[in-house]
Amino acid sequence: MATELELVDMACERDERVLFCGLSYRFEPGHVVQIEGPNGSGKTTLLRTLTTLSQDYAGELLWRGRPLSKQRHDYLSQLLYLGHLPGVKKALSPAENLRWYAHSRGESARRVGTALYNVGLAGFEEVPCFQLSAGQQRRVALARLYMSDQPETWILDEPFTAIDKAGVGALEQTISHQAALGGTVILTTHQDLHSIDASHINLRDYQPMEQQPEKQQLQDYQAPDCQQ
Ligand SMILES: Nc1ncnc2c1ncn2[C@@H]1O[C@H](COP(=O)(O)OP(=O)(O)OP(=O)(O)O)[C@@H](O)[C@H]1O
Repeated sequence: MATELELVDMACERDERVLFCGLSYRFEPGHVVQIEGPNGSGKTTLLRTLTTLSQDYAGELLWRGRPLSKQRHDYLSQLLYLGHLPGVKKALSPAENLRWYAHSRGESARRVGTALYNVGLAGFEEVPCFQLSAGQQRRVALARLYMSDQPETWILDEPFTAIDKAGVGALEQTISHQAALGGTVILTTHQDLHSIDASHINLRDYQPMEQQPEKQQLQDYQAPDCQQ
């Protein structure tokens, strides 16, 4: 299969501070990639860049071998992005939210019931979302992962937030299933992944040298003279 998404020498800065630079990476179909790094290292910034929500970067972003900016519509039509916030309309019910989501993508709403069942929201389909707990609202957002069985690009920012243990296990399975379908899953999480076979990008490795205290120390380190 061809490389789906590719970063070439990417750099991002915010408030005149370089978050990461020199980042080149090929996201291959069928792979799960976990973006790692300490708080504030730029994980969300990178994910937003991959969704095209942020276009403030240097370097190249390619999709299927061509500049992504020239095929944004096709790219976005197969992209599923879950950001930090649930992105759920609270006045609507879970079923209405999912029907709206399907409609906005020009897709069928026939999987709405199954999707809500899969995230443990059977019985809550028609309850307004403002009456649901934080974890249940997060589950409404996660139900989008069950609306299609096509290979897609999934970009998931902290998808396990507010999800209980059983939900985390089910979500890990869903992510692995999408990879098995030939999709590409790129995610951030501060938790360990238990059952997902993921590759890793650690943004700490792409910080400018002056922001890497331990590397700087290593560079400045003088080996002791051992020839006595
Ligand atoms: N719109 C913005 N304007 C200015 N600075 C921003 C903006 N968005 C992010 N930043 C800054 O960029 C840096 C990286 O933020 P980002 O949210 O990408 O980090 P992160 O690695 O996802 O952090 P966390 O693990 O805490 O979620 C932070 O220092 C943040 O203050």
